[in-house]
Amino acid sequence: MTTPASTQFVNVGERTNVTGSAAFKKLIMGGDYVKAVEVARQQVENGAQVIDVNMDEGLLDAELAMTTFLKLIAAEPDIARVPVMVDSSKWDVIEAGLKCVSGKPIVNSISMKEGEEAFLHHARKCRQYGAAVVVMAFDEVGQADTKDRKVEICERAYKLLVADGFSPEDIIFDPNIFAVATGIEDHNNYGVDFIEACKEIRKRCPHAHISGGLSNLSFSFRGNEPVRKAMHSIFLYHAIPAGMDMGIVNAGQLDVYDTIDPELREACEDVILNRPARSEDETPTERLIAIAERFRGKDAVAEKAAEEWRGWNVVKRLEHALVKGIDAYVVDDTEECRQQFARPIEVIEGPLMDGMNVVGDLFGSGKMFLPQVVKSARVMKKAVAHLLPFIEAEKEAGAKAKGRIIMATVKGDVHDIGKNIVGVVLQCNGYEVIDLGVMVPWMTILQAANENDADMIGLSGLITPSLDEMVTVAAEMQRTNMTMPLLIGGATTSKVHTALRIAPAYEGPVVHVLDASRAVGVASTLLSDTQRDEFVRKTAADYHAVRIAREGKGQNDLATIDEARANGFVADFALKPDAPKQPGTHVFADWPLEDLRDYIDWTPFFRAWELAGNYPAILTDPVVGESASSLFADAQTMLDTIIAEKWLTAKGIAALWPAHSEGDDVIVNGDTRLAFLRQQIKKREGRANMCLADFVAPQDDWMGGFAVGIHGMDPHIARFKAETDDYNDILLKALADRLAEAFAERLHLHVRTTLWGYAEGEQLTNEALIKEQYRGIRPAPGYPACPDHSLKPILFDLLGAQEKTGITLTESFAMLPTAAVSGFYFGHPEASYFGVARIGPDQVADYAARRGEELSVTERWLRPNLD
Ligand SMILES: C[S@@+](CC[C@H](N)C(=O)[O-])C[C@H]1O[C@@H](n2cnc3c(N)ncnc32)[C@H](O)[C@@H]1O
Repeated sequence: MTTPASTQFVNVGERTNVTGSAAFKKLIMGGDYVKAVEVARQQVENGAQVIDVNMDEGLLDAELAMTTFLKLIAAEPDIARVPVMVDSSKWDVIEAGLKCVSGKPIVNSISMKEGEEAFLHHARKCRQYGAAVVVMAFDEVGQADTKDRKVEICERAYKLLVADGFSPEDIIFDPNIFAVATGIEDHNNYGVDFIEACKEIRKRCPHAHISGGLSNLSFSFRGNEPVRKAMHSIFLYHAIPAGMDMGIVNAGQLDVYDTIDPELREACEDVILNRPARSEDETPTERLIAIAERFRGKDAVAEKAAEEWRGWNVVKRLEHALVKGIDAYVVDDTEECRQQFARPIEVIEGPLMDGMNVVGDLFGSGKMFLPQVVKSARVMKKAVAHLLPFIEAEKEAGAKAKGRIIMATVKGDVHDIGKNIVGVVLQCNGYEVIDLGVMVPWMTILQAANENDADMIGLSGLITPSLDEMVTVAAEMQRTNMTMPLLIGGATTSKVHTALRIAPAYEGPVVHVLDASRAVGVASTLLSDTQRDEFVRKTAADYHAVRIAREGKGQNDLATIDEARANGFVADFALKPDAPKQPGTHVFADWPLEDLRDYIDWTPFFRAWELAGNYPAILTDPVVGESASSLFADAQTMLDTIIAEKWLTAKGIAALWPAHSEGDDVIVNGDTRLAFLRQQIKKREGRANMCLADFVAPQDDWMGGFAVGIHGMDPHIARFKAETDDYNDILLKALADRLAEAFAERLHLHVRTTLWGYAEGEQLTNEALIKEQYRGIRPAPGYPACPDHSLKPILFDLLGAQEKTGITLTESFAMLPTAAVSGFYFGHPEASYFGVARIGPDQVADYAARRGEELSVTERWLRPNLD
């Protein structure tokens, strides 16, 4: 046998799946069922013998979409001749789908992940509909990765099903195909594990079938279709004789084994079969990666699309690759260019810089957006990496940068998405960026600036304590008589804070940079002989005006703390929720990521990339739609892999404690005092001066706390860094942040409906959750209602968060891992989010006493509320 097509192998078409195909999803989201049916028809025409239909999309009524689509395809004789695989992670959707399928349906999938009882219950339902079932190799412990686990789980499921009367021919196992050649040693045997498991499952489970989704296998080579195609074909060549007889694979996308280039074939086979290295200095994965680039362009479709620009001269080709972010040929083109120029440095200073200037201009004029710029930077870095050894060999000095900028996230802070984006944008525009990373003490920043003869320093931070740390850096720059400009950026920074607190600490130029798109303008002006002085003078005058305006405001709009308390919020405690159904602490060691995916709020994801607009409308926005859609598609692909390969682990903890209020404090668990702050700004008649303690009754009440974190990012970030792949680095961090927020949302839902249980029948769409239409709140320390970050250690102690979820705090109370959320639960129906805003010295002294803290310490943490 040389080709899978000549066997009994059954191809399952995968294009009618909203989670796998962005095009199909767009049609369904847009209600264009006519075109969606055409996708199914094409699948069948292209040789699919079963079609998989999946409508699992958070913003879609999946049941309705599933039944609508299935009814439509049932009416098309040339589609209806192939069986349908009803695919969903939600049982209701599967059941609704089963009711609409006329021929023999297949259910994708059931598993023992929630134990045997639920498994058998679902299997029996499937049997009632005469459906065959895909059984995932997944049990109470998790997804099977090794051969032994795959075999053990499948055999156990088989025995249960057959004993229950299920016919073995109707059982299709999916023993999980995972990605190989990821660079992680533990993954090297995944291909072998699957193939060997097939043999054993066939022996132990007569008449059952074996299936698998192939696209995961070659995930490391995404974007390189020829190599992916070869890997899939070679994998099937080995897995089919071992017993795999079904697969989710694009039938038109398989090669005939014998016709695959022998060198590529051997390299793929070495990786898939985890064979020993052929030479000492290269593992099979490294070898495949090394040769993969050469095969990238050999795909017929890609070649056709490539034809035109590939025919241009090399300088234009480089520009095109930079503008379009295509890295496939950049090394070859850079090399060709190098041979045409007298010195390698000229390639950088000439064609590459010219190309990046085009990128910079397009970005500057709003015709190109950040995600594409970061992709362009990836191409540039690859080209430069190719040239560097030649430059060093000639002992040439590197390209003359426009300027050298030191960048750092300040001590105590761990967030760096924004800083990394700014760094990439500056590099794209010809600046040299020395990035010191996160949690950088002022001394290191000053030293690096002096030793590298930097032109300016850029500081970044996300949490409010970082504002103070920035003031420290400014003061130290002053003390050591530095004169270089200091740039300030990051989510909580502002022009006002920069003017009020940072600029007065340093006599050199201090400039607040609002977002990445302004960074280049500011840097170039500060380095321009002609524009610098004027700009510095104007900025200083501007900040001076801000200070004057503030002084005029004075303190007179504040009530005293006693007045504020007298005007506190009076909650109706007759409405307070009952005692929790499950009080105490609940630990979630590994919340399934596929469940969290449905709870993601995508709008902030686009904001992180400086794309303005709300999801999902942003995907079709006339200006940024194309950029947003492409970014979104990349995010979905990465999320698929994160989930399939278990890159990340969601660990969380929630607890519900007896509590009562004592003035502005809440006493939790009998002995822990949580001190909260009260609004002091004078209110209009009828508006209360709010404090979170107002939502807890003076006796017999409850409150809660939680912390969630997304662990496991570091090795992947390290890999992206090693590949100078800022795009995927930023993408992964942004996705981990999304998952952390989704987890906080999901856990809050679980608390409301189950653990506390005061909102048992709650039915809110994800949109409604995002709009906070639920009952009760989960304010987070460091946010407006409880701006004091230093409540976090008390919360963490109450929860046992560090021991049980591995989340730690820095000296500024930033959480590690960076993708983490923590907060309090208030269940009272009148509880709402508010902002404490500016407070007076009387409350600060009172609060310090309640906290048992030195006034100076309290003042430091509350600084943002004092200015
Ligand atoms: C930061 S957003 C996160 C949710 C958003 N859907 C997302 O995915 O990014 C909203 C959360 O911030 C916190 N928050 C918002 N406003 C707040 C306030 N005024 N006081 C305290 N916490 C607040 C709450 O924990 C709230 O659930």
